Amino acid sequence: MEKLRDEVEAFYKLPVEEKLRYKEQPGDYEGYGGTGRLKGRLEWGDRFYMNTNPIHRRKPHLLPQLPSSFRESLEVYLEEVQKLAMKLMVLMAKALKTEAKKVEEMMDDGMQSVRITYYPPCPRPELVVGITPHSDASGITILNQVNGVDGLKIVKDGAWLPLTFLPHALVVNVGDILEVLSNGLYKSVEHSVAVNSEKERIAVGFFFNPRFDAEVGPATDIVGPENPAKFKRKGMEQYVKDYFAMKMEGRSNLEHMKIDNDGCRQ
Ligand SMILES: O=C(O)CCC(=O)C(=O)O
Ligand SMILES: [Fe+2]
Repeated sequence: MEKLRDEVEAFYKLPVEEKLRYKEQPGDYEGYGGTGRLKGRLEWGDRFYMNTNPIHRRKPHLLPQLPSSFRESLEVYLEEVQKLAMKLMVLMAKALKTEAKKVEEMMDDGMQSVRITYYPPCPRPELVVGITPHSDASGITILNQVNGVDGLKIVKDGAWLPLTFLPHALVVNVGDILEVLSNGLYKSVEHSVAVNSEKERIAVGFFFNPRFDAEVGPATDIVGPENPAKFKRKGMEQYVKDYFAMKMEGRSNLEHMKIDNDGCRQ
């Protein structure tokens, strides 16, 4: 984890021309991107988002072209964190009393991605956000606050709650897909990041998702007359496409999966 921190720090210190080799291309959502603007508040951070699995979906100009020591430490990290994510998903499936094997199959060699974000210090932090409030579209997300600077905040009981990470701890967020899978039992968490006026912050988020040929929907063995499905079913490929066509905003991205309250299924 220390190696990854050093590599990420070194990457963000590279001259901008170097980083622009990985620039987000128009119409693509992967690559190195700057700040966006939403509802008038500037997002204060440099981000690098890319798909890391399945391997054949890696964009040739992104991960394979990273400086080799960065790429190597990232690959080692990804290898470990995906094992951890699978263990956690299986435990969650058991807790949900759904067939753990099915969940394991659904997540095996699934879509995995990372977002590496560098939040520089901001002299007027109250005027900006680190990242627009959102929930992750993922099954689960494993967040690593690599340089130990806090900033993550979540919505709990309707109010924003700043989090303090224990040193070297990873934070696991429930994403929208786990909410859907659990038919609403686990809620995906709305979160955002506050930036610091003095310290830079670096975070690596790992998003663990089903396979592209899997179906996203409530686990079939937990829904029934007693527990009617609250969400639609959609192929993972379509789910991802629909997600990236939307703007990031709170938990609204989950709306497209909801079944209307009148009980009509689409
Ligand atoms: O910087 C963080 O801790 C969170 C970033 C985040 O929410 C994301 O990349 O989806
Ligand atoms: Fe997030």
